[in-house]
Amino acid sequence: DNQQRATQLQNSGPERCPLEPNAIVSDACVSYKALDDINKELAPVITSITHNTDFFSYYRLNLFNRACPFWSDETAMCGNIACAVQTLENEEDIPPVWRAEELGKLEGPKAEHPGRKQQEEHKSKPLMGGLGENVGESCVVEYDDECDERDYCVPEDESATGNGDYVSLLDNPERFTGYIGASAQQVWDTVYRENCFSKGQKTVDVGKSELAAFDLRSVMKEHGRHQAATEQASQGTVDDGLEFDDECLEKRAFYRIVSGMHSSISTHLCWEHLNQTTGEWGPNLVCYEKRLHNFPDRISNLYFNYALVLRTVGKLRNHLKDYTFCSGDLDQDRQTKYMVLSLVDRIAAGPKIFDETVMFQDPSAIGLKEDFRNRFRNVSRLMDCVGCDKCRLWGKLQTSGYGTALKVLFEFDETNDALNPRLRRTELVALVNTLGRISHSMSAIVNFQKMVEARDAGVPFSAEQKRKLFEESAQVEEIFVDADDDYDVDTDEKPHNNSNDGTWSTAWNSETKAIYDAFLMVIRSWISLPGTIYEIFVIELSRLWDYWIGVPVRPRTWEIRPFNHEEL
Ligand SMILES: Cc1cc2nc3c(=O)[nH]c(=O)nc-3n(C[C@H](O)[C@H](O)[C@H](O)COP(=O)(O)OP(=O)(O)OC[C@H]3O[C@@H](n4cnc5c(N)ncnc54)[C@H](O)[C@@H]3O)c2cc1C
Repeated sequence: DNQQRATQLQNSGPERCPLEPNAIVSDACVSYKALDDINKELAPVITSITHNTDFFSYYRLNLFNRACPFWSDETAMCGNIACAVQTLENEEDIPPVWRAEELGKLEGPKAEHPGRKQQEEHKSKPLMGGLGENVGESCVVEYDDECDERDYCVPEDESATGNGDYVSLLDNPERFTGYIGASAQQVWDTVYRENCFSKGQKTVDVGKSELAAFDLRSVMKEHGRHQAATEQASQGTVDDGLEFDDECLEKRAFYRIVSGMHSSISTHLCWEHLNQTTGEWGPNLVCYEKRLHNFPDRISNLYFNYALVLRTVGKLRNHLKDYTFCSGDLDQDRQTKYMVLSLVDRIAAGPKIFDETVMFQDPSAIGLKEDFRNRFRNVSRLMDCVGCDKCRLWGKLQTSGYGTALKVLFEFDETNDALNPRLRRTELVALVNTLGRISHSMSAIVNFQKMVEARDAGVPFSAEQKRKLFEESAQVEEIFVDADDDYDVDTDEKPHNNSNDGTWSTAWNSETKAIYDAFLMVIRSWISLPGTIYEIFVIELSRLWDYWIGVPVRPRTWEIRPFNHEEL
């Protein structure tokens, strides 16, 4: 029975099937090893897209304006930061800057999206400024309420108070925040409740009008039973050692998507964990073993999601060829397009990894698809109940990313792009960043595996080795396209880098540009010097204060170092 199989799986040591490289990921058509190999090749391109382009590193969302639609304000008190903070052990011993409240705060500049009236006024001319730092808004002015019923996640226009803020994803990395306790537990429990498909019973899309009729608290009562059922259902054996109960593929896929997303979040908070003794960020092996290593099904679901999202991005090949990437900087837009097309081309050249055409084929599955979509919308609304800003940001982005993936997989015709619904910028940004999150999680799990193997072999990684691994994983390779390049984005012609063609004029241009950049850099650093000195003074004063009142002194966050070329 399930229980017995689950126990066997838990006890079968390092050979546990999902971590066996050549096993096939169930419900996908590819092995774990093949996905790891694909990820090794694609990860630098994906990271470069998400880290080096304005288009993909700023995200617009309604982070603060929406109330949690599922439980009352009173209950939501348990969903706010203060509640989670209380549950953190020895909170009082931790310097304020390390507390959950601080760790969960958003960083960096934010800018509001122009309202509809402004959008109308400026529809024909590009807007200037207002989008974080150095980000134009020429192409991001879009009508959010032009969503259609094919969407799998919540259209941003549901908010009565505008179209949200722009947030820098680079300034707010997904990592440990200390958000734990009743609030986080309640959100996850409710997410898994949405997986409770039952015959003849449909989930309503909890839109504004239906809210009153849909009382999730009554559903919550069944939570304990469901939790046991979903865990059992995910621990059995098929091709990769995981067998699911007699569920149809669609229902199983729903569970795997949310569980895989949960795994990715857990991986990030374990990989970039705060060592509260040293104040350093880095991998926490105990956290990984407790949340992932001992649950092969969770790792398998992450790989399943990689196959699904990668197939989605590959499916957008024709759509993206005609896509206009506008950040307000033409050179950067060309680079963005080049990188994105290079990614989709590589995916297309790879093996078939996921076959969405086998889903929702049965005539009886028409209702199931609607049910599936409504449940997914409810999961995305649940993200408004997350009581930590940073966690909500990444939770919303990823549910939107998976929602977009499902829309593209099940509503897009790859061969006739004219029939496809328009992909909004926020959808594309969410999709590609979600792929980036999964890809990064897979690389982190490979590294965690190395640590586990070394530890089991009696030669555990030293702190220095862990730090090195962590730093290497944070490096972003820049895939460069020269600004003067006459890359034709419309013909998808591969750009050539002029700085390497060896001509005298190119060398001259490149040297002149380097001198000009260096000059600007010096001037900028002179201008910012008084501010920098003041900042150092405040930091050192705070550290002195910590020392004086007897709490652990917070780490020094500034350094004097020689000039770095990349800063140009
Ligand atoms: C949307 C969202 C985003 C979050 N983002 C962050 C973040 O960025 N940083 C941060 O530090 N914390 C974040 N959190 C909190 C974090 O996910 C955990 O809830 C918290 O660390 C408490 O962990 P836990 O050990 O109690 O188990 P949880 O991770 O809360 O899991 C609850 C239960 O779900 C089951 N479960 C766990 N993982 C899986 C899985 N992969 N598949 C199926 N079932 C599973 C287990 O039964 C577990 O007991 C987020 C929470 C939510 C809801």
